[in-house]
Amino acid sequence: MNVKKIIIGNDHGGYDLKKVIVKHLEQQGYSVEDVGSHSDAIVRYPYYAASVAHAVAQNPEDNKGILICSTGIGMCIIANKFRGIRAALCNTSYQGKMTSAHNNSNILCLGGRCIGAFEAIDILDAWLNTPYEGGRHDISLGLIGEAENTNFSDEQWNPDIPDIP
Ligand SMILES: O=C(CO)[C@H](O)[C@H](O)COP(=O)(O)O
Repeated sequence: MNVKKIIIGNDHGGYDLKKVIVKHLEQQGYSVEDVGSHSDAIVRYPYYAASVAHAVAQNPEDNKGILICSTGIGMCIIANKFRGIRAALCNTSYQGKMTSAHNNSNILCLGGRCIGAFEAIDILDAWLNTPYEGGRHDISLGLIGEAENTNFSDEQWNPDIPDIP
């Protein structure tokens, strides 16, 4: 287990699945930080995605992230706007395995209204238990880094999550 902490965030569409995922991670011995949301009340997913992405980007050696909304798509869009983040939306355990092996993804995005709890756990376990292969994939990750350097400013958006959406 190389990852020291898993930071997890969700909106109302991901709240139920988040509870299942947190329980599973804790049973596996992972240290989990839950940035919310903490109920199924309607919230705006970009705040939670930004909070997790910022924390993972600050310490990518030790931290990984999980983001869950209804589809996983909006969370993934926001997370990938942070320098150093490689967020992957996965709907199959094959994708979970391959995005670790080839993309060295550091945030897993899941759709709480797209997949069931058992599928989600299979995807999560495949993602966490598959090592990055390196080799030829380092070339692609280098190119992703070049795209970030070309297109991103050094200012990173890290909004505080408001009490009211
Ligand atoms: O999946 C999502 C973003 O990609 C959100 O969970 C979804 O947009 C929320 O929609 P609603 O407010 O209708 O529940």
